[in-house]
Amino acid sequence: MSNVTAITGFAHLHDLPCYLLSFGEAKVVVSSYGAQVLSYQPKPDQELLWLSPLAVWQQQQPIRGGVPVCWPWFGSADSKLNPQQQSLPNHGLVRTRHWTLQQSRVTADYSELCLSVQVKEFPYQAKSTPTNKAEPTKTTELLLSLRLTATSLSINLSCEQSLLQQAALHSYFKVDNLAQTQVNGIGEHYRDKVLQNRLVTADPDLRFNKEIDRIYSHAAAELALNSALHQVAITQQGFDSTVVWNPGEARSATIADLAKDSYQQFVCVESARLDLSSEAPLCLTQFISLQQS
Ligand SMILES: O=P(O)(O)OC[C@H]1O[C@H](O)[C@H](O)[C@@H](O)[C@@H]1O
Repeated sequence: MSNVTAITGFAHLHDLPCYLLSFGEAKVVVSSYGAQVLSYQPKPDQELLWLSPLAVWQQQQPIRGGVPVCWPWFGSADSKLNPQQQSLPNHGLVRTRHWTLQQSRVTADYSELCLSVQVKEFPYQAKSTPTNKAEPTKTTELLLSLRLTATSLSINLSCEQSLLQQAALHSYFKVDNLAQTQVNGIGEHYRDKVLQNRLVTADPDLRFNKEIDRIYSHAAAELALNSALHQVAITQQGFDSTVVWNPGEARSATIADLAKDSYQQFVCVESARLDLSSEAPLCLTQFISLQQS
């Protein structure tokens, strides 16, 4: 039996083209729109990810929830990536693109699949003109590979091309009671986006009692997300920053695809590469595994 099935629709997104990846009892659903993982259940009825009941798709609207792929920039594009100050979408170009299934396989230890997208229209790549000898804009391939074992999911985003690029795996984790939720071991120093990027030092165990939008540039590779619902281990590779986001009540009310109390049901722990000082190829991974429920 194949370990990958093409399905149409997930949750209330009835017409969304998706793939179901399975390994034993473990299941993952990934949308081909945005290559966005929408659901990860290591066991039946044990959902680790959160999808907004008000999420929509199509018409350049990214899906709110799951694991959005941010690339080749994170947030609003840095001026290095947007030299002409164009109006560009938040979090890059690929959340609203249709990706293609490139390969899948199953072994005794895991199932995996790989989706790809080709991107040409970078706002910051030189185009050749009669006076400018730069190479014509090349097509760049971005790959998202998922490997599902009996106990973990690994999500890998890669681009072999040397290129100025930022990236993030912007995971929305499902939690039960925000007041009892913590991210442990993340580190003490962060830039606070709520306080105009001020550098802040705080308790290494992060709690959620207000709007949180933080960039930890020296985060540990191994984090623990503890909530009343479960304990999840998050391990990161190829990252230089970890972003933690929860909009809190007031900010949440300004976001159309979040219901009134939705902010109480998720926290985002995002493995990111944000440094723009090198053009190294990209290989960014987030491993997710349920420790206890
Ligand atoms: O609304 P989105 O474009 O999906 O962005 C949602 C959030 O993503 C990240 O966590 C950023 O740090 C936040 O500043 C942003 O609000």
